[in-house]
Amino acid sequence: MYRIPFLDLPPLAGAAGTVRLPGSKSISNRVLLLAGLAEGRTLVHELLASDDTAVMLDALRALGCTVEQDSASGALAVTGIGGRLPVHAARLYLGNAGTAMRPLAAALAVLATLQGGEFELSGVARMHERPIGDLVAALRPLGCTIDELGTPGYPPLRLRGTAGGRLALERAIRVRGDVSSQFLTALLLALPLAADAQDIVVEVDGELISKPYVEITLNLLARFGIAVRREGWQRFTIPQGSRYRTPGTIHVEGDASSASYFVALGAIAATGGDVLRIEGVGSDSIQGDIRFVEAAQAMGADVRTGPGWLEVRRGRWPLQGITLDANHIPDAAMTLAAMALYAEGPTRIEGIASWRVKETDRIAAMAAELRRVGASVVEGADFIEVSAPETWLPAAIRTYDDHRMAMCLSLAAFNPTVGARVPLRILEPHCVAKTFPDYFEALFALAKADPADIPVITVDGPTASGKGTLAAEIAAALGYGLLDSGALYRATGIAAMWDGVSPDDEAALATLAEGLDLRFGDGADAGRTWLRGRDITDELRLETSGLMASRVSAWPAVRAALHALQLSFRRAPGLVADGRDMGTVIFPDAALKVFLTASAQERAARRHKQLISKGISASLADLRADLEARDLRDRSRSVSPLKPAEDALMLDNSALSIEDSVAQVLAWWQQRRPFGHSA
Ligand SMILES: Nc1ncnc2c1ncn2[C@@H]1O[C@H](COP(=O)(O)OP(=O)(O)O)[C@@H](O)[C@H]1O
Ligand SMILES: Nc1ccn([C@@H]2O[C@H](COP(=O)(O)OP(=O)(O)O)[C@@H](O)[C@H]2O)c(=O)n1
Repeated sequence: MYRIPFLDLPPLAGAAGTVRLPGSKSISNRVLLLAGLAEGRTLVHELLASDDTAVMLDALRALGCTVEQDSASGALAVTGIGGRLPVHAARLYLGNAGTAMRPLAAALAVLATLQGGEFELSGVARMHERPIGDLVAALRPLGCTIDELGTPGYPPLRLRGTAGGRLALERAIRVRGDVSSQFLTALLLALPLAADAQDIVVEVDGELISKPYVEITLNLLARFGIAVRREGWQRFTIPQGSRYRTPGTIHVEGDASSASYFVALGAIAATGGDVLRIEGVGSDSIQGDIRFVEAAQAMGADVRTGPGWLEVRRGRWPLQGITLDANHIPDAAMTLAAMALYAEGPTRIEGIASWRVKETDRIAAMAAELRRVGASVVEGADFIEVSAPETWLPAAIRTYDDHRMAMCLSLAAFNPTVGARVPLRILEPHCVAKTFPDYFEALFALAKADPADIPVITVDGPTASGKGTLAAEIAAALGYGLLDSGALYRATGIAAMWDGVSPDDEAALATLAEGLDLRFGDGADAGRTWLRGRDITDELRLETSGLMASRVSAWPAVRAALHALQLSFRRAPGLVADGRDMGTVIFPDAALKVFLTASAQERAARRHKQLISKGISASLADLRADLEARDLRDRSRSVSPLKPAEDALMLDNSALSIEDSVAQVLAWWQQRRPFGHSA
C-alpha cells in the first residue's frame, strides 16, 4: 500500500495480464458478524484484509469472540459467542465502516435488551454524518433503549438494557428501505437472536433500494442455517427457532465492486490481442455489482465470463455513452462515470441519490474531480451526467477519504488511449485501504506505458555523498522504484571475486555482468539482495566490494553489459536512480537530475561513522585516501566519467542534514510537476 500524501500516475497506454481480486467487503463483514454470533468455530477463507474488516474484527474480539489464524488452512478462525453475551459492556470504534456500524448496532441493541449490557458505537467524523435514524426508529418500538450521543439520527450510539428484558415482536417490525438497504440487512442479521419463541416479521416501508445487497444478506444467512422467507421485497419472515449454525468453512468471493475497475480497464486499454483476466469473481457471483458487467458491455466492453473469472478486452472504441438507472449497482456505477471519460456522447447515471450519503457526497465529489481532468459534468439530486474531456488536463485529484474516488479516477491516467499524454496525481492514495489496500500495485502490474512517459529522478555524485540515502528517501516519499546502480557494479565485482576473474580481464568481466543472476527483494524482503541465490546484502556494502566495483566499472564492455538491465528499472509509477552516470548516460531524459556533493573531509567522516556503527573498524585517513582515489578513477575514466549532467541541479550537502537534502529535492520535484503548488 502507498502510505504517502500523493501518488503520481504517469500517462498509461495499455493494460494486460491477470489480477486476483481481494475478498468482497460486503460478504466479509457479514460473514464475520454471523460467525461471531454463531456457536462454534468458522474458518473464513479469502477474507478481505482492509480497514473495514479490521474494525469489525476488533469489535468481535472486544465482544468476546476468539479470532485467530488457523495455521493448518491459512484461514481466519472465528469462534462465536453462540448468541450469548460473554461481555456486557464495550466501546467499539468502527472507523468509517457502514457494514460494521449498522448490523452491530442492531445486534447489540437486541442483545442488550434481552441479556443486559451497555455498548457504545462510534466512528470517524464522517461516520457521524452517515444516517442511522431509520434503524433506530425500527428498533425502539421493540423496546430497545438507544441513546443518540451526537446529532439525533446519526452515530455515535449507546445501546443498553437490563438482563431479562423482552422484545415486542408480536407485530411486524417496520423499517424504511429507501435510504439505505443496510438497515434492513442489519435487522435480518440481528433478529434471529430473538427468534426462539416466535416468527419475526420485518416489513419494508417505501421502495427498497440496493436489493442485490439484501440478496447477499439472505444468501449468507442461509449459509449460517437461517432460512428467511421473503414475499416480494416488502415482507421478510425469520422462522421461529432460527439459530445461527456455523457452516464450518466458508470462502469469501472476490469483490465484484473492485472488479469494476479492471473491467473498465480492459474495456479502455486491453487492445491488440491483449486480455485482462480477473480472478475471484465471475458468472456464479452472489454479489449484485456483478451486473456492472452488463453496463460495461453496453458502453462497449468485450467481456467473457465463467465461474470465478472474467476476461475483458476492448470492444467498441471509443466507448459509447449510455443512460442507466443504476439503483441496482450503486457502488460499481461510479466506475461508469470514469468510463465516460472515454465515451462518445454523454453518460447519464440515474437513481443514485444514495451516493450523497456514502463515504462522502459522491455525486458532488465525482463531478468536481472529473471536471478537474477536463470532463463536462452536470449533476442533480440523484443523477450525474458526464461527457469526455475535449482537452485533458494534468490534475491533482482529491479523494475525500473515499476509496472508490481514488480507484475510479485512477482510470483517467489511461488518457494516451485517446491521444492525450497527461499525468495524474492522486491525493491521499491510502484511502483505498478501505477495500483494496494494494489497488495501485495491482494497477501498475497490469499497466503498460511508454518508458519516455515514466518519470525518472537521477542522483549522481561521488562516493559517500549520501546518494543512496537521498535516493531511497525520495523514492519512498513518491512511491517510486529505486535503482542503486552501484549495487550492479558491486555485484559484478563480487561475482568476479567468487569466480577468480581478474579485475583487469574486461571481456570475462563483461560476460559476468551480462549474465548477472541478481535479485532485489521486495515486500518483507525489501533492501535485501541475492546473487546466484546467495544473500549478499551485507557483502555488497563492504569497502572491498566498493573498491572492486570501482575497478570493474571502468571497463566500457562492463558498462555496456549492464545498460539494458538498468533501463529495465524504469517502470510505473516512476524511478529514482543513483550512481555516477544516471543523468548523463543511462537516463539522459530524466525529469530531474541532482548532482550531490560534499567535501572529501565530510564524506570520509560519514563513511567512517557508517562503518563504525556496523562494528567495522576503519581509519579516517585511510578512508579519505581511498575515496579520493576512487573519485579520481571515476572522474578520469574514458567512458561515463563522473560529472554533472549539463542540466543537473547541484546540491552540496556538506552542511545539510538528510531531511534538509530530501526536502530540497522534493521541492525541486514539485516545481517540475504540472500540478501547481496547491496540489
Ligand atoms: N546530508 C547528510 N548529512 C549527514 N550524513 C549523511 C547525509 N547524507 C547521507 N549521510 C550519511 O552518510 C553515509 C553515506 O551515505 P550513502 O547514502 O551511503 O552515500 P553514497 O550512496 O553516496 O555512497 C550514510 O551513513 C548516511 O547516513
Ligand atoms: N552508475 C554507477 C554506479 C557506480 N559506479 C561505480 O561503482 C562503485 C560503487 O558504487 P556505489 O554507488 O555503490 O558506491 P558508493 O558511492 O556508495 O561508494 C563506484 O565507486 C563507481 O566507481 C559507476 O561507475 N557507475
